[in-house]
Amino acid sequence: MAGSVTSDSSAERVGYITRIQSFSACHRLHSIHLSDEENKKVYGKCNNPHGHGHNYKVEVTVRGKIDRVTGMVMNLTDLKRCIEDVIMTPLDHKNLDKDVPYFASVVSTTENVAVYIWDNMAKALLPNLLYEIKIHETDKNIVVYRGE
Ligand SMILES: Nc1nc2c(c(=O)[nH]1)N=C([C@H](O)[C@H](O)COP(=O)(O)OP(=O)(O)OP(=O)(O)O)CN2
Ligand SMILES: [Zn+2]
Repeated sequence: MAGSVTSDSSAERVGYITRIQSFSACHRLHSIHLSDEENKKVYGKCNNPHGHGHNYKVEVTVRGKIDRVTGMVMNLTDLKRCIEDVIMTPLDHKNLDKDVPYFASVVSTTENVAVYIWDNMAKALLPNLLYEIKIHETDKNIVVYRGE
């Protein structure tokens, strides 16, 4: 019929769902692989010994089949719980470099914060569900990591 919309009811549909979480933390950009002088040169004001803080905003996106029965890729309530465990408990109101053992030897750039969150979120979710971690470090600085 002209103008009608047909759909293959047997086709699998894939959806992307995102939950946004904010957290606050302080850090200092300082690489143990560089001298103090090199650190100052590379990181500038962000190498200030007393650190500085950010209100980070993290977007966690999962990708998967939209289950025919539940209508969900995954239950957002479960995603919320994973985010609490992986992001809020270890990172919120923390000094990333001093409170999070991972960053004792890994410089706490937003790229590396994204990798940290990806690795731990991937362990907390079902296999192959995690699609993307996007972090807004400031309104102007945004990092995307997709596990590559
Ligand atoms: N590749 C990266 N470069 C930089 C990172 C990073 O994580 N990855 N981080 C910083 C600093 O930690 C800091 O976040 C930069 O802050 P700032 O320059 O103040 O941020 P804005 O650009 O948004 O501020 P404006 O001064 O208003 O432009 C540096 N580099
Ligand atoms: Zn910073």
